[in-house]
Amino acid sequence: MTIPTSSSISVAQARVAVLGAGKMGGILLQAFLKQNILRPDQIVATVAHEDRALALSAQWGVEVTTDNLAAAKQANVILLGVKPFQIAGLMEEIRPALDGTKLLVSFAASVKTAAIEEAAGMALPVIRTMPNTPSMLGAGISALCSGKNVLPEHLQLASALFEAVGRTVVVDEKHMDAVTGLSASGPAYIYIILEALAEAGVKVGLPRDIATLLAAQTTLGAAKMVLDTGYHPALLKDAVTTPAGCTIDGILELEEGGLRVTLIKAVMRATQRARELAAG
Ligand SMILES: NC(=O)C1=CN([C@@H]2O[C@H](COP(=O)(O)OP(=O)(O)OC[C@H]3O[C@@H](n4cnc5c(N)ncnc54)[C@H](O)[C@@H]3O)[C@@H](O)[C@H]2O)C=CC1
Ligand SMILES: O=C(O)[C@@H]1CCC=N1
Repeated sequence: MTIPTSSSISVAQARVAVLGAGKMGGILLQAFLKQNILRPDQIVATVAHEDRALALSAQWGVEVTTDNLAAAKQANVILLGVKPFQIAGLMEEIRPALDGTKLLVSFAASVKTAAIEEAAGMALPVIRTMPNTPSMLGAGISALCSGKNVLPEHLQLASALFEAVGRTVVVDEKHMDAVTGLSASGPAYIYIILEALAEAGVKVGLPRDIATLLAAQTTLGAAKMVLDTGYHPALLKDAVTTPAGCTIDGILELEEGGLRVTLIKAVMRATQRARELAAG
């Protein structure tokens, strides 16, 4: 079967292999299907174990295998979704399927486009992305950056896939580890904040389900205010904070507790770790 090369295809003609369809790959794959960006016959996925492949194939309604090489052979867009330290081994496995026309899109943290190009042993387009788990609901954000052989058409194709699961930003590759520490790890920080706010609600007497709803919808609403109004968060905070009111007392506690410094340090630490991950 001849398959169109990645620089000449539209999303409708893409044959996508998701190699390493774990938590993030599975979320992307299911979101591509749910958002009708890809049909089931356009997707093949791989996982490490045969029994899991069978179960996921039945669950997702797409071909799932443990054979990375066979999956890569039938695809013109290959998503690399294994753990960062496994990328080199995966590239070794699929190298015979690569011919310089296939588009590689890695969403592994830490691994540079140059490392993937080198492992491929040929000039081929490599795009690095960093999505996050809210992609499951079409509410993700993915940053994309291009390797040296990427044409505008390749970036357009990859952007179209990731726009289907949320917003996208194109960044210089030097920012990818910072993106990882902020928006890819970020949902975990927000869940902790949400959980803590809900606990706080319980402490001041609210039923847990109501406290969780209040915390989650408040987080969603505040984020939407920042995104939709374009106002600086400080301005929006000031509008909540009545002089001598109650909010300023809450803010005093947050500042004393060092919330800002803690969050800054969290992103710094995660970014630092993202710089190291590819080494294993
Ligand atoms: N979980 C997240 O929120 C995000 C994860 N990532 C990146 O996604 C990648 C995967 O992370 P997770 O999905 O969290 O981990 P995971 O462990 O859920 O997924 C890894 C998948 O790779 C499969 N796998 C392992 N060896 C394989 C092999 N040789 N051939 C085929 N499949 C193989 C496993 O079966 C598993 O399904 C990582 O590189 C991570 O940096 C990127 C952004 C966000
Ligand atoms: O924790 C991790 O390493 C992955 C990458 C960013 C989010 N999860």
